[in-house]
Amino acid sequence: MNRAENTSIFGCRGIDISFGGRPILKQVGLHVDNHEVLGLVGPNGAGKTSLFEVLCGRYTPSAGQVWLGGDDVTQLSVHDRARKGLARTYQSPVVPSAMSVAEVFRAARFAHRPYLTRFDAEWGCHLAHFQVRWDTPAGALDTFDRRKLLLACLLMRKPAVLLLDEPASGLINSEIDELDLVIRRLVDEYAIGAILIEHRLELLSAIADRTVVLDLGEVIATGTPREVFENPRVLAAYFEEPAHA
Ligand SMILES: Nc1ncnc2c1ncn2[C@@H]1O[C@H](COP(=O)(O)OP(=O)(O)OP(=O)(O)O)[C@@H](O)[C@H]1O
Repeated sequence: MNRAENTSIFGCRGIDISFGGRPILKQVGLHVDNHEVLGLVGPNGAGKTSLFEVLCGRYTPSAGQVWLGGDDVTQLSVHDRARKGLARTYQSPVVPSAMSVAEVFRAARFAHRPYLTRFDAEWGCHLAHFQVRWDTPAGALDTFDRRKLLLACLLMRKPAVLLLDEPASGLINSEIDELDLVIRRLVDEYAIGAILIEHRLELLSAIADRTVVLDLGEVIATGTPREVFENPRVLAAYFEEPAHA
């Protein structure tokens, strides 16, 4: 473990994964600290979501390690990683449409051991800025409130690390600004580490402390958003046609 890995709360190193013999991630490593937002960017098909699947335990890498809070969690299931403080959101905010908000919170509370209280759910709402009446059908919520509801369900578990897969997708600018505030506050005040996938470089400068750029399954740059956006390799990955096109 190098020094940065040693002090970080969560990360991975040397991750390889292939599908149908095709390498999708090649020796990928990253880490995030408490109080830090790490942006994970890259063009379509770069491997960002596949990396999240490895980090949360849904995909098993053929090589490499994932650690959380100093422990090697590479062999742990999704549930065991969640129990140790890893929380993940998905690109599409899918909610159980037939349930009311109150029923969603109830299900989320009783899915946790020990059971969470109504106070925990209210705390999650507070942190996620979710201000909708609890008798509202979840299916009637707009995209932003769906995202906030799902985030509130995660936050009531008091996670140590958040993996957010394109949280700004489908939101208008004012909603993205509010979401950035929510994430920033969680990271600054509650010592959470967050890794956030976003393929729009410009959105990351507002929120990310540090950025990792993936292209064709490899890390091609790391640094502040400004540093990576000026990196010729990153510009080429985003704006140049592939040589075989
Ligand atoms: N389960 C799978 N089986 C086969 N190929 C897969 C699977 N999941 C992902 N891939 C392939 O892996 C590559 C990386 O996909 P991935 O979704 O991780 O990229 P991404 O950076 O998240 O892309 P996007 O920004 O478009 O969501 C793509 O070529 C994709 O087709």
